Amino acid sequence: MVNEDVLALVNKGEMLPLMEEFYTIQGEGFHKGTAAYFIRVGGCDVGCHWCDVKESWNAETHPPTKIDGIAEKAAKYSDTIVVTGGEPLTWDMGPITKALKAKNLQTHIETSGAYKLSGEWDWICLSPKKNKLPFGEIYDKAHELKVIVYNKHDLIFAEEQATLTNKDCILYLQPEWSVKDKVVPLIVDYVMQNPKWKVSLQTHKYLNIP
Ligand SMILES: C[S@@+](CC[C@H](N)C(=O)[O-])C[C@H]1O[C@@H](n2cnc3c(N)ncnc32)[C@H](O)[C@@H]1O
Ligand SMILES: Nc1nc2[nH]cc(C(=O)O)c2c(=O)[nH]1
Ligand code: SF4
Ligand SMILES: [Mg+2]
Repeated sequence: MVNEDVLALVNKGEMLPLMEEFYTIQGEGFHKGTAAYFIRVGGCDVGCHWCDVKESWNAETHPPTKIDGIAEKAAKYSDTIVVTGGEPLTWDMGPITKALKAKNLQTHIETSGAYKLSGEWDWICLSPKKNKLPFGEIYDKAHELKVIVYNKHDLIFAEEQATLTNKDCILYLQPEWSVKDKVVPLIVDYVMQNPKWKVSLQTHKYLNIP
C-alpha cells in the first residue's frame, strides 16, 4: 500500500499505530487482578509530565497495523481486551471494537477522554487530565473514574470530576508512581474521610509484570 492509502485507513480506524500487545493481569481499577490482553495504540498529545509511557506519544514511531489482524491475535489469548495507549480516542475506535465484539470479546478502554468517544465498550475507565479535560457523553458512559494523584490539589480536581460523572461510576484515586511514598498517606487519609472513593494501585508494577 502507498502512504496515502495507509493514512486513509488510519484516519478511518481500519488501521491503528500499534505500539505493543501483551497478555497480562489488569493491574489497576475495578478489574485489577484479572487476566486481560492489552492493545497499546500509539499517539497522544495530552502531555502529562509524569506519563509512564511517553514512548507512545509519537504515533509516527508505531507501525500502522490492520485491525483485523490485531483482533485475530487478541482472541487467541483472552476474552477480555483492554485498549490503551497513548490516547486511544485519538483514533476512531469503531472498527476495532466492532472486530473484537464480532469475536465475542469483552472490550475495555483506558482513556483520558480528551477526544470524542468512539467504539463499543463493555467497560470505560476514564482517567481525566487537567491539561486536556474530558467532554461530552463520556462522563455519562464511564464505569470508573480513575484520578491520578500527584499532589494534594489533585484531590480537589478529583472531586470536581466526580460531580460530572454518572451515579453508578466507581471512584478511584491512584497514586502517581514516582511520588507514591509521599501521596499514598494523603490518599489513605482522604479515602477514610471520604469513603465514596477507593484506592487504586498500579499493582502490575509491584508484581514486575507488563
Ligand atoms: C498510560 S495511560 C493510557 C491511556 C490514556 N491515555 C489515559 O491516560 O487514560 C494508562 C493509565 O495509566 C495512568 N498513568 C499513567 N502514568 C501514570 C503514573 N506515572 N502513575 C500512575 N498512573 C499513571 C493513566 O492515568 C491511565 O489511567
Ligand atoms: N498490567 C497492566 N495493567 C494496566 N492497567 C492499565 C494500564 C495502561 O497502561 O493502560 C496497564 C498496564 O500497562 N499494565
Ligand atoms: S493522557 Fe495518558 S498516554 Fe497521554 S500523556 Fe497522559 S497518561 Fe500518558
Ligand atoms: Mg500502564
